Amino acid sequence: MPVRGGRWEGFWELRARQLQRQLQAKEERIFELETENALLHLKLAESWEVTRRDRRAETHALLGEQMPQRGHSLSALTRLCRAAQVRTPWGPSSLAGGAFVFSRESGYFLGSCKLKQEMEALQSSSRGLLQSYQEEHRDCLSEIVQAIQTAQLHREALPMAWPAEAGHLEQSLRDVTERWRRELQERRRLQEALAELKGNIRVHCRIRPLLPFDDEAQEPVSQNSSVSGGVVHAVDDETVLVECNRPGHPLINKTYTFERVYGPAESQRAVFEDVCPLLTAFLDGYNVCIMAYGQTGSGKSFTMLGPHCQEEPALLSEPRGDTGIIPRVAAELFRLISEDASRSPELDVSIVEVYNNDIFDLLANDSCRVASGVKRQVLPTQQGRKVVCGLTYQSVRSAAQFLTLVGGGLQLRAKQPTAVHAESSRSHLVITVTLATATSPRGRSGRLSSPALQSDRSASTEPRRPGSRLPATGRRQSPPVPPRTCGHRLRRAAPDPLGQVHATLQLVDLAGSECAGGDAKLQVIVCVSPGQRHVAETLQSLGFGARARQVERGRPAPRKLRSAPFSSRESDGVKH
Ligand SMILES: Nc1ncnc2c1ncn2[C@@H]1O[C@H](COP(=O)(O)OP(=O)(O)OP(=O)(O)O)[C@@H](O)[C@H]1O
Repeated sequence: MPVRGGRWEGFWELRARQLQRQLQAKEERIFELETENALLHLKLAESWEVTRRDRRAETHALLGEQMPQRGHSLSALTRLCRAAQVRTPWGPSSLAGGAFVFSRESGYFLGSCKLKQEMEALQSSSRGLLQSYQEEHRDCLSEIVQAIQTAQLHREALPMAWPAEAGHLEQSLRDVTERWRRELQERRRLQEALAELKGNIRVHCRIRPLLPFDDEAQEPVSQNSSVSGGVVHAVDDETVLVECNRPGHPLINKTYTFERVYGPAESQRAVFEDVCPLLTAFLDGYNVCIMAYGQTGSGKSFTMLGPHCQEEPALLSEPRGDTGIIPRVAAELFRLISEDASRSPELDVSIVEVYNNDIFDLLANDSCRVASGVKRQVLPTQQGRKVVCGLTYQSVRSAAQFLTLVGGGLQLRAKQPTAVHAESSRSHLVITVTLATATSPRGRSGRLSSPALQSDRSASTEPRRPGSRLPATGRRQSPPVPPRTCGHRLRRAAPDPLGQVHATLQLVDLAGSECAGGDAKLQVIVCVSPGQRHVAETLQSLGFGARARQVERGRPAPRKLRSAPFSSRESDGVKH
């Protein structure tokens, strides 16, 4: 058995192909047996018909042979009877005595002895005929009965053999399918392990369903608009096919492979289930980034947040069918935390919008203490990194709190109808959750904002970015822990280096390259539209995803709590 990465892949692909061939052979065998069964039924019906016809012909022939003899016997008998009725001059007693009889036809007197012999001969001949007729009839009947019995046996034997064979085939089909499924799982696990070792970016691809607006700008291909435009297909759960052979369009036939491909019918839940393990990694201290990438209208916001409502995406702390990744992450994070009391981490949230190359802090209040999306500066640090200065962090203790913050931030996010859809978000949204394990109540109280924070708040009087919505007044009132800002975090008293971890989780909608530079576990969900109209952008997005998969960044490491207060905040900021 192969022992290393590349050979594993080849081996499992070969094995999967073998199993598929076996599966096909079994299916062909079932088909052959069914055909054979149908032919046997036909033959049976034919032989019935032939037997019936033969027997009828034989009987007719027999009767035809016997008729003249019977006629002959009857006329002889008639003659005899008439002769017997003739009265002799010596009276009837002479007949009774058996001496002579007079034959009217012949006009002669016949000797009684001869007549008796003739009669006996006739009687015995007719008895013989009757007997042979009966025997023939009996033989014929028994042959017919035998033929019927044989046919019945055939009929009974066939269905008895067929279900047994079909059952056997079904069982082996089930076995093969199960083996194939297990091997597929194993292959995926090995691929995951390989990606983990190499530090590859995991790239998933999601093809959204065709929607009414997909056909708006399309030339009419068919009357039925719901099936007119699909050129992007999920071949299986790892392969995307872009296939276009329409007249007037360039010929395209390209496949792309990703860690996971979601077809148009796949649910939000299925997408989230593949994200879920990253949350455990985050709580274990790994930096994690989950981002949606793709052209406008391809389903990034739907994937990350859920469907658009009147004002904002539905952000419910109890996930529903269409709920996107971010609300599900909120619910799952706090569920995991509640399951393990020993962890009791502290979570802070920042929400940043990148719009026209400007950065807006969507949790900051302006000078009137109204949340309005305050512009922030990006500054280089001594270590050569860039951080967003003055960014607001809000402590959260429940999914509901988290989602209230996200909902508020989304209200400030720039939106503008595009040629594709009316609810297009025109900016990058980066939600960062920072995790630090709690040490003690004293440790926690030590995290309250410093006097420097106040000066930082005064820095939030910068202008709102153009295009933002009206401020949502009363959006946040006296948060449980006052917001903290980068560069002003208090040093913790003697953190326990064994138990404490410090990590960030970034959830990014409409991402560019903001998050692909660090040692995080990265999951990119490439969203694509299935329509012909978007095929150029789709190819571009799939190409981006394929290239991202090739990036090897080394194995990500869990983060230990750092003692230097400023450097720890650096990793929390949005990098450019
Ligand atoms: N998987 C899906 N199932 C059903 N509807 C979807 C799906 N993906 C996207 N949509 C719908 O398609 C439309 C566009 O999706 P969405 O707003 O998520 O696109 P986007 O990529 O975020 O666009 P933009 O970049 O312009 O904001 C929305 O009406 C959304 O509800």
